Amino acid sequence: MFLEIKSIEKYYGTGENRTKVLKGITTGVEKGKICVLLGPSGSGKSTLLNIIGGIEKADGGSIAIDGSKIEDMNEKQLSLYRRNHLGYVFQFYNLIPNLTVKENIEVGAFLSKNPLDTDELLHTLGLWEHKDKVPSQLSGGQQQRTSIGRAIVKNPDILLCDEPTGALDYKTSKDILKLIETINQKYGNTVIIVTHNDAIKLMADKVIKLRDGNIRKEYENTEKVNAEELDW
Ligand SMILES: Nc1ncnc2c1ncn2[C@@H]1O[C@H](COP(=O)(O)OP(=O)(O)OP(=O)(O)O)[C@@H](O)[C@H]1O
Repeated sequence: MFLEIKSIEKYYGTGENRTKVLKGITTGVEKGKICVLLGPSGSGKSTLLNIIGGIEKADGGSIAIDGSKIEDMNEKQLSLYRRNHLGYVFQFYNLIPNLTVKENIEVGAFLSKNPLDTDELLHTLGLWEHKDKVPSQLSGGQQQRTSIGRAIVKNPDILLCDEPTGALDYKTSKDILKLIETINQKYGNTVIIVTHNDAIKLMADKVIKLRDGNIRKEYENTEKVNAEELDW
């Protein structure tokens, strides 16, 4: 298994307020697959994504990516690991306001040992004609395309997406999901999408549903559909 998640536990708070928000999550994702992580608000989706991404530390259990265990890494190794292997896309795009689209993407390229060609990527992202604009001159969808570009230009093994369409309207959300699908097919990155939107599960190879810090249900999707066909 490319991404192995074993008995992950996480607590927040101290003393009386100490709460267990992940209660022993064990699962995995094969290389190059799209995995959708669903569950009600507060079920632990973002916490799990952040632990996979090395942004937060688990209090128990282990995460291994292609055999490398995150918990065995020191801060420096972890930072290199994040830089070389992970791309992150957030609901709110976190672009640098005074850099152009192309420059924002180049920030990601600069951090990588083995970046994709930025000009080719700008075409794939549908941003070629907007490459010299700054974020305030872009629509929400174009800003999210830019943030996907910044994450993917490093050609990461895993693309982690936390509510990537949470701030977008229906049509733009579908365009972004189609883009994520295109990128997965073209570059073969493993993709994990955290979402509230149940319809997105249909484009996944694997679906994991969390409730109250546990896996309620998980399955391989044998009848996966193209993002184009999603409706909600
Ligand atoms: N930094 C923190 N300190 C304390 N509690 C936290 C922290 N981050 C998250 N929590 C709590 O942990 C639980 C899981 O949160 P998490 O954000 O992972 O859920 P989620 O499923 O992603 O929710 P949402 O869909 O609303 O984003 C929630 O009860 C939340 O209040």
